[in-house]
Amino acid sequence: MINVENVSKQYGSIQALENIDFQIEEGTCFGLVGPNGAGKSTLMKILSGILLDFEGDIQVNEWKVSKDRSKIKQQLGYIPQEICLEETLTAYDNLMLFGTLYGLKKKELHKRIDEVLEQIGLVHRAKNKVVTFSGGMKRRLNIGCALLHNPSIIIMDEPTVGIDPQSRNSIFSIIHQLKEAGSTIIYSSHYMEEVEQLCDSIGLIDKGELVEFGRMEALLDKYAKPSLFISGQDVEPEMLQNFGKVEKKGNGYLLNSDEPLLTLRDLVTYCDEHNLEPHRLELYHPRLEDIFFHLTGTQLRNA
Ligand SMILES: Nc1ncnc2c1ncn2[C@@H]1O[C@H](COP(=O)(O)OP(=O)(O)OP(=O)(O)O)[C@@H](O)[C@H]1O
Repeated sequence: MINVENVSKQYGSIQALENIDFQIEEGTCFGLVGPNGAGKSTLMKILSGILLDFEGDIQVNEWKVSKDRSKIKQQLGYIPQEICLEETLTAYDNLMLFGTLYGLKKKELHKRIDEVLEQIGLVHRAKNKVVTFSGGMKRRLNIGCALLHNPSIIIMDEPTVGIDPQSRNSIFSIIHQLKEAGSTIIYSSHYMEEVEQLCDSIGLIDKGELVEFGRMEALLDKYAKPSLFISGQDVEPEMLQNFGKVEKKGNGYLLNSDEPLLTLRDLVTYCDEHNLEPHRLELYHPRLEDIFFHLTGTQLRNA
């Protein structure tokens, strides 16, 4: 169990984090979601023991970050947002370098490097210099470097930023493997779809404050009431107002009603009677993105 207790962080006059409290259960994947500048990296650096100057405390199992940092560090693998590799060395030699820093002995180190290369799908490029790698391959190697000492908690700060879909899928499969092996994963992103797909629980962060946190299904149950989506050339908001609260969404309108199925039936009748032919008329199940907007008024994609 990881317990984040009342964590705040200020950079000069900037309040990067304010009174953050949440818990992460062992063996689960926790997603920290928020727009650029929300405070994700700052929180990830505090969790990983890199940033020490903060208020509050973090407890990992029986240890507190404030007192037992070295014990906690042995359990942690931190994958920073910035790629941190020596480009003039081969993938193998980069792994050697990081493994040595983690204090792995020669025999164990070679064994772990072989296992990690397999895990990140880079066995065939082990002897190539990193400078010849694509962005996605560098990201995978960056992840591999943090896994050598077999950490039970893995912290990933936006590991899929700026990479191609194939490398993204490959990173997802690494995360699935880690989950299956029982690791606890803390994953930050501003891509809601990724977090919905990967994480068991989430924290939504905006302007340094945790606006909501909990298990994914519980949050979707709490906020994600279905509504109706309707679009079409001759669909005007005025004609929808009698059916519920109307909201513009993309090229159509969302219609919030307490009884979406009944409203759907009434709308079909209305369209028939008025010779309207909507392009789309369907039930709409809100996503995490909509919940974030509902709670903060901020659209993540545009943030
Ligand atoms: N070293 C620093 N010195 C001063 N201000 C900082 C520093 N690092 C971060 N900040 C500020 O703290 C706030 C939170 O930044 P942080 O990098 O934690 O956000 P983030 O959610 O990770 O953003 P991004 O998704 O862009 O990486 C921002 O206002 C940022 O400008």
